[in-house]
Amino acid sequence: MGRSFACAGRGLWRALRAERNLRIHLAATALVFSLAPFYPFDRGDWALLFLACGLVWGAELLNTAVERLCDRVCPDRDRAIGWVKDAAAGGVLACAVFAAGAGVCLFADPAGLRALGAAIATPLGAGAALALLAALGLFVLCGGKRKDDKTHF
Ligand SMILES: Nc1ncnc2c1ncn2[C@@H]1O[C@H](COP(=O)(O)OP(=O)(O)OP(=O)(O)O)[C@@H](O)[C@H]1O
Repeated sequence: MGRSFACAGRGLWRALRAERNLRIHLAATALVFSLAPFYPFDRGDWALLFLACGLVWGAELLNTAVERLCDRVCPDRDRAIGWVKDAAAGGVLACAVFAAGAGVCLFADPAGLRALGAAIATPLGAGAALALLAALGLFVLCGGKRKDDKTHF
């Protein structure tokens, strides 16, 4: 059991280091959960947030695995491989679009928008928002493995 978790954690870590798209999803998740406390969400809303983020994460990780497997078994251009990769990428897109739809429904709440606006209007709030955005941007752009890192394929 512990070993399975260790393998899964290692896979997650390697994928995060290798795939910028996954780091974008992590940054978006961090942003969503930083904004959420300003909204009057009930338990169902929180559950929806967790589900939507988990759905996109799961789809992106499976897409990454499919891409790596395809590249391993067939390094050359191949019609069938292209089809498989396109379908996997389409799966991520579908999950992301529907998760974004859920996000718009949740975050368009006027009371939450007012609370968020009031927080950002203070110097401390504006500074914290800018610092968060800068940290997430840095993580997405610079959090990947170096080109010469050969610890995984
Ligand atoms: N071996 C191949 N044979 C045919 N088409 C391919 C092949 N490799 C990639 N493609 C085409 O290029 C697209 C992008 O594939 P690639 O493996 O570069 O993914 P990617 O751009 O790294 O995707 P992501 O941004 O999700 O990581 C595929 O969806 C597919 O249409």
